[in-house]
Amino acid sequence: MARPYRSVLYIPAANIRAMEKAQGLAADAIIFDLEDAVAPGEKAAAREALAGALGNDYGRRARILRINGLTTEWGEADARFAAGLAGRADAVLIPKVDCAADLDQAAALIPDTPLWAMMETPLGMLNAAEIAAHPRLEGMVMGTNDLAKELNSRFRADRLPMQAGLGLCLLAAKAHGKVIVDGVFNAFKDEDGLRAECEQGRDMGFDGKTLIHPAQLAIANAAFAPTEAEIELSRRQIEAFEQATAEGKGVAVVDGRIVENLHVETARKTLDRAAAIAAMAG
Ligand SMILES: CC(C)(COP(=O)(O)OP(=O)(O)OC[C@H]1O[C@@H](n2cnc3c(N)ncnc32)[C@H](O)[C@@H]1OP(=O)(O)O)[C@@H](O)C(=O)NCCC(=O)NCCSC(=O)C[C@H](O)C(=O)O
Ligand SMILES: [Mg+2]
Repeated sequence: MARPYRSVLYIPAANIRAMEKAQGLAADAIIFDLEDAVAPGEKAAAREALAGALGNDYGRRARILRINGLTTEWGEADARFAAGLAGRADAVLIPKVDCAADLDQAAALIPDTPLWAMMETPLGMLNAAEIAAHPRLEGMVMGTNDLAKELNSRFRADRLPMQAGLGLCLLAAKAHGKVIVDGVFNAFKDEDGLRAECEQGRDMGFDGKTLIHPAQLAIANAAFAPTEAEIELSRRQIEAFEQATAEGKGVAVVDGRIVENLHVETARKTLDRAAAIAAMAG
């Protein structure tokens, strides 16, 4: 992972104040939203506000632009806008992607910018593998609100009704080496609820979480970063394995557990992730 995606903050593109504020927020990435966070009558004004805001300095934060779906009345104008940004966005996020052909269509209209896909429809879940395999795709974002609406599922703290969809998308993203971030936690004043959902997402293997409010940033940043204990253990595992290898052994033992080359790969990834996070701060 070249950069971390622990915290991916949605900002309505019509909200000039929030887009300015984001230059100083501890988000790893920003999604400038032209879709659900912008009222139908505000779409053109939001595009204009966003054109101005993309002149701001967002530092190392990834700038992701979410356009409206290409089947909507705003989609094509959004895509033309995205295609004209000349490097001022790092990726364009396509909502409600059902299949790889949806990405072909977006790729033809937006030739030079990496694409990300919102994974939030039942067909998208079933076609996650072909979506993740798309050559222009760099990342996937779970859209758990839309998915819950389509499934007619109920909110549960353990997200049991979401597990099949989350799992399919995770498998697809990991199989094709793509970034994948978890869906939003709507109750933005409920810190304990957010922390629990972040921990669940981290345990499952998500790279980070999409967020809707700055108050959620610190919790996501902490949950998706390697802990000090994980970093320290990774260093000791690498050292012990190198020592074992030098002695002609294929296995080391650290804290009573075996360490093989696959564990060393995980340890190195942990250290790489910690370094990428440190680079964000520096
Ligand atoms: C939820 C909100 C409407 C709350 O806004 P507000 O009442 O203004 O909050 P506060 O007064 O607490 O704000 C405090 C300051 O923080 C700034 N702020 C607020 N939100 C953001 C933000 N997202 N990014 C940056 N800055 C933000 C305010 O401007 C205040 O600043 P200051 O003036 O200096 O005090 C609001 O948070 C909001 O609109 N959130 C984003 C909602 C959104 O983007 N929704 C769409 C994405 S979710 C989705 O679609 C998921 C997916 O598709 C699915 O299907 O699941
Ligand atoms: Mg959605």
